[in-house]
Amino acid sequence: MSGIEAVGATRLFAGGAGVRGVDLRVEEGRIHALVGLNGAGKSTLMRLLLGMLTPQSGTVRLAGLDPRASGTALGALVGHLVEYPLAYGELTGRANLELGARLHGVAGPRIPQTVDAVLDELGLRRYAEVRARRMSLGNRQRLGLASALQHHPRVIVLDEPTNALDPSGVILLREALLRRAAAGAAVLVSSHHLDEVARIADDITVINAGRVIGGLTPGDRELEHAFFELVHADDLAREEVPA
Ligand SMILES: Nc1ncnc2c1ncn2[C@@H]1O[C@H](COP(=O)(O)OP(=O)(O)OP(=O)(O)O)[C@@H](O)[C@H]1O
Repeated sequence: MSGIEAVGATRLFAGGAGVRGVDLRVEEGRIHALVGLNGAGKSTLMRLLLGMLTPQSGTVRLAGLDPRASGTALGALVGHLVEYPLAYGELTGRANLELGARLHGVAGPRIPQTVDAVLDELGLRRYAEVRARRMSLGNRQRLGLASALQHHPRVIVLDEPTNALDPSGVILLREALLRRAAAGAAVLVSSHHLDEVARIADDITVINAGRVIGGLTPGDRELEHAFFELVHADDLAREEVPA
């Protein structure tokens, strides 16, 4: 399996929250959306997939590799933005991207063209020479996304990537992800915006109380209704049979 895979992935925090027994597959060339209410476990699952957390049981694979055991090999293969966009405040947008490109294994002579291309792709050209700490929240988010996408990774994991983006940022991101998927990347995104998810996703997985409870059809005109039906049915079932 060369995309993204979790099999029985479990990580529970003290108090019982977390994710349990999650099976998830994102094939190459597909955009897969993870949707769920606040606290459902989306970020925890992404952190497990990226090797930022260790599963207590089950396995995760990115591009066929165990993210906890692959060291720097994954840098070139994976792009991610989970939690806050990581940028050095004192460095300009361009310098941050140059550093990111190096960390993601882009060869030195190719770095300038790689950075220029992503500055244009995410509408950041005007901010290339602005220090990150002077950027607006939305432009810092664009910078974090640019850093995650610029090396054209085979695997992309983005936690609520449209956070703080204006409508033009949302469109630029959508186009960038569609291009990456068309070129064969496996893309996993979490989102609260079902209408945005419907525009971009090939597959939608619903997570609730730390478990995968089903999928939605992106073309469904009643997506919101279908989402709440799944969640309410799961909540009711769990009230009857506590975990
Ligand atoms: N380090 C931690 N220690 C204890 N509990 C945690 C920790 N990290 C997350 N949790 C809990 O695990 C559950 C899942 O959190 P997670 O952040 O994965 O949800 P989410 O679906 O991403 O939510 P949101 O949509 O609000 O971002 C929550 O109940 C959260 O409080």
